Amino acid sequence: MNGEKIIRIVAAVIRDVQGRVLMVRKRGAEVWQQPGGKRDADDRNDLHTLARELHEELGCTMHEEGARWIGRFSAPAANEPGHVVEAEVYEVKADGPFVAQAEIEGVCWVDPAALGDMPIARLSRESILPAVAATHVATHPQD
Ligand SMILES: Nc1nc2c([nH]c(=O)n2[C@H]2C[C@H](O)[C@@H](COP(=O)(O)OP(=O)(O)OP(=O)(O)O)O2)c(=O)[nH]1
Repeated sequence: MNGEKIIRIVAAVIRDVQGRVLMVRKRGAEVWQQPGGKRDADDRNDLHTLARELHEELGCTMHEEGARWIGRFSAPAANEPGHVVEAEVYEVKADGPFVAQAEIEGVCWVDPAALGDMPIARLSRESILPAVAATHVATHPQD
């Protein structure tokens, strides 16, 4: 082992009808990343963590039904040098509006297949968004 500390989080992929993915930027951070965060001792499971974090960060209501586990990914942590982030990632549906609050300063939607040179955390740029870009987008709005 190389002595790096692991930060375990649960992260969300929320897509709009065009397949764009919601990203957030924390106060003081330069890069965009997925909404989500660390588990609390009181959380029942990953989806409970995610629903709590999404409500805190964006004021939205997540639906546990229909959540789809995308995978477990890791990368150097965006905001904590010397740490590795390990994320359980779920695609979920949530009712907006999505409004930046708490420690979140910005919200945007990105096309996972056309990121350009936007500053995006490595976990998202190298793992999560490529995995999402490879998946089919639902064509029925109510899917
Ligand atoms: N939430 C989230 N964190 C990420 C992503 N990519 C990435 O490198 N990280 C890093 C940023 C932080 O260094 C760490 C997660 O900490 P966090 O600050 O989001 O978690 P949290 O809200 O529960 O933390 P805290 O404020 O209670 O300390 O993982 C990502 O896509 N989503």
